[in-house]
This record gives sequence, structure tokens and C-alpha cells, in this order.
Amino acid sequence: MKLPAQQVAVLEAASADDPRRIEALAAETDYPPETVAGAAFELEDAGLVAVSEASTTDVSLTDEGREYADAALPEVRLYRAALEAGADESPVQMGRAIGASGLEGPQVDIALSNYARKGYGSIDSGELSADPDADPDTDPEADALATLADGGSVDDAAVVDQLASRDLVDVRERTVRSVTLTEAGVTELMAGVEAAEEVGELTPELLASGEWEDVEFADYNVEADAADYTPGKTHVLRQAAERVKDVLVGMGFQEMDGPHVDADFYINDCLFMPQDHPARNHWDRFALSNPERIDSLPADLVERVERAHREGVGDDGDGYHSPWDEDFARALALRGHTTSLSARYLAGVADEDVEPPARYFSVEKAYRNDTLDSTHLLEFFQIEGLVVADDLSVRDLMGTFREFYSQFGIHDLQFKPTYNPYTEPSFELFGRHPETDELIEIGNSGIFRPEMLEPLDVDADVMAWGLALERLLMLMTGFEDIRDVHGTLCDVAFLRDAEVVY
Ligand SMILES: N[C@@H](Cc1ccccc1)C(=O)O
Repeated sequence: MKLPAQQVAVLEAASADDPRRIEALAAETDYPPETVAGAAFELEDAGLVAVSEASTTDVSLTDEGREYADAALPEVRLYRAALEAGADESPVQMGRAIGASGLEGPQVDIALSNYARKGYGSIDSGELSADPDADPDTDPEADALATLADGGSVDDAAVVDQLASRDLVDVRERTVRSVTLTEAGVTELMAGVEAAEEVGELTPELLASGEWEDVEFADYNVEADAADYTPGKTHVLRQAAERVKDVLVGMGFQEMDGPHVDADFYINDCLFMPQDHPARNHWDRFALSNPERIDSLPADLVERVERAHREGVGDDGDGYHSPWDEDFARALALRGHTTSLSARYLAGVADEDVEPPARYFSVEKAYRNDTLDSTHLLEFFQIEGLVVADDLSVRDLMGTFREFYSQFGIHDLQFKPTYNPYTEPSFELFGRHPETDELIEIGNSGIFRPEMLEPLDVDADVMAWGLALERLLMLMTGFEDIRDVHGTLCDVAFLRDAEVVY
């Protein structure tokens, strides 16, 4: 019987009583695993082999895991240092034990958080005691790391889970295929198989030489495994931003546009934020040093805003009784929220004439000097929105959120009253994280106050909000750390595989 060369090779390397893995056949035949898998499927169709599938879990060390396999787990180092310092007899100062262990930086926290969990001892008001009976030589996590470093495998699922949650190992599910000769296969082999000339790929050479007319082409096998291919793609956050825009446009909103660096006047003063508000100090804003100030501001608008700050608005207006200085308002900074765009649009300094009823949005970056953690970065995407119309109420606002979030499959929303200098009433929005089940804040909103709207010459109600795009994406995909999607610590596998489905 004549078969394509790779099928002959697979048939000859396969055995009738010993299922052989595709990888083993690939190593023996010198064909890539994809080719062997393709050939195996062809042979299976012809009844010459059987292909079985099983899924296995590959566990491999991360860089950090390898480091601890080479040195020792931080908690073990801490335990040894604690013993040395006599902590098995009486508690010792935590700082002393840490100093003696040589642990530094994040490893100190890692050691402390695993020390008590694993029964090495206890930590109480800054003192560390060591359990004399603990035995680091039988530490199952250390054992598992050593086994993996030696190329062995670890069967204890609980230990693997624990190591995975510490990011010391990567766990991957994989389908393993094995090939066994069938009786028909054995018979054919005995009768003799030889390789037929078969071409897998049409090349320019075949075309140029005209040889293509005489060769035999291999069939396509759409079920064969193909090499993993990870081309460039739109970042998942950008995909989410596009979806949000589509949804808002579908809800009748128009997009706003405006500068990332703006005068404090539009970022704060137009929002009735007093100039001595704590968020306006130099710690929280990213100020521009060159140029330091906007060239000019519309004089009549400045005058009205200044008056609102000094005297308040309406008959019982009172104002802030704090200084107001135009120079201070002209200072430039990276916007801390995109509400600066809402201010510009409502004040009529954007290109657009805002005529109620109207709806506006933007999905753009805002910048804050926050402390970095799993939900905060120095910059994030804010979903800004405003509706200007007569007789708006909190019901309209809540209804708009329910409609917006439900388009992303998010139905469990909670509202909490809050305070903003520019809105009254105001409330924060919370959603439930699909993995941790915790309520996380996803936005802030309210009805703009007359003290803000009157100086901007807006004679209608305005409800408005700022929602965090990253938090919306968290609720949609279940990732837990904003640093997974931004910056150098990002989770490349997540960015490759995550899809924004809505
Ligand atoms: N500017 C607010 C969001 C907001 C916008 C409009 C009205 C109320 C709140 C923030 O950054 O959190």
C-alpha cells in the first residue's frame, strides 16, 4: 500500500499494544508534532490506527518558584533564622528574626503570611515564636518545588493549588493524544507500505517548474492540531472601550472630546470645587511645569464662576468664604477626571452647542496620584457621561445605569449615597466581582448642583457620572488585579485570551 511519507513513518513507529504519544512519535520520526497528529488522524480515518485522547495537567515552575527551589521558601528561611535566634524557647523581636534571615522587600511579607499558616510558629504583637516541632525538611510545598525542579511530577492537587495561588507554579491543562496500531494497521504493515510522493504545500517553485501538474497533493485536515499562533491584537481594554462606546451611542449619547492636560478651571473650578479643597493640593495632581498656565480663560465665565465660589448661588447662597484666584485656576495639570470635558461642554467652550435634551459621553484617560494597588493605578479610563434635560431625577440616573450595565450582563448593582462638591444628591455605584464575590466600587455619579450649572449658564437639569472602565472589565472577565491589564506586570496570557463579549 502507498501512503504519504509522514503516514508511513507514523505507522512504522506506532505499536499495537503500547499506545504512543504524539510527542514520542514526533521525536522518533523527526516530524513536528502537528504533522504527526495530522498523519495520525488520516491513518485513523483509514482504520489503520486508533487515536485516543486524555487530558493532563502540566505543572511548571515560575521564575519565583525556581528561585525558592534553589534557595529555600521565604517562610523556611524565616523559621531557620527564628530557631537560630532562640524563638523556640521564647518569642523574639520580629525585626531581629527578619534581619537574621536575610529576607528583603516583598519576600518579608511572603514569609510572614505563610509562617503561621504552615505551622512554623506564631506572630503576636511584633514578636515571633517558633514551634520546635515544625520540620522544614518535610515541608510539602518545598518538597514539591524540589521535585519539579528535578523534572519530576507532583500529584498532590492541594499542594499544586497552593503553589499556583502563590504564583510559584504555572498549571496548564493539555490534551494528550496517543496512537495505537489497529489490526488492519498491523496487517497492512506486514503486507508492506511504501511512501508515495505527496506534496503538502503548493510552492512558487512547483508553480514555476510546472511540476504541480504531476504531483499528488495531501488532503487538508481541519481537525489536526496547529501550532499556537499569537498575533498582535487589540488590547482587551481597548476592546472594552470600543464596546462601551457602541453601547452608549446605541443609547443615544454623543462623544465628547477634549484635552488630557487642562486648566484647573475646567477640572475643578467650573465644578464648584473650592480652591482649598484637599484634592487640589500638589500631592494629588500631576501639574504641568512647562507651560505652567493656560494662556487665557473666557472672562465672563471666569467672573460668573468666581462669583459662585465667593457668594454661592441663589437667594440663600453663601459661597465658600475661601480665597479665589484666577491665576490658580489657570494652572495646567493632567485631568484627574474627565468631568473636565463635561464642564467644557456645558460651559459652551467646546466646539459643540449643547442644547437640552442631549446626552454626552467620553471613554478616556484620567490621571491620579493614587497609591498603586489591585484596583488603583496612576491612570485609568473613565467612562464619563451626562444627560441634560428638564425634570431629571435620581430614578433616571439609576435607570440609565441599570440599562447600561445590563448590556454587559451585569445586573447586580448597588447604590450608596456619597458626597461630591458638584453634585447633590450623589451616589457611588457598586458591582459584585464574579470571582471574589466582593462588592467593588465601579463609579460615582449625581445631579449637578445649581452652584455649578448657573455660572455655566445651563438652564436645565444635568445628571452625570464617571465610571471606571477597568472595573467594568473586571466584572465582565473576572480578573482581580488592575495590574494584570496595564503595565509591566500584566498577565500576557490573559491579554491574549480574554475576549470582550457582550
Ligand atoms: N468626577 C467624578 C465622577 C462624577 C462625574 C460626574 C458627576 C458625579 C461624579 C469622579 O472622578 O469620580
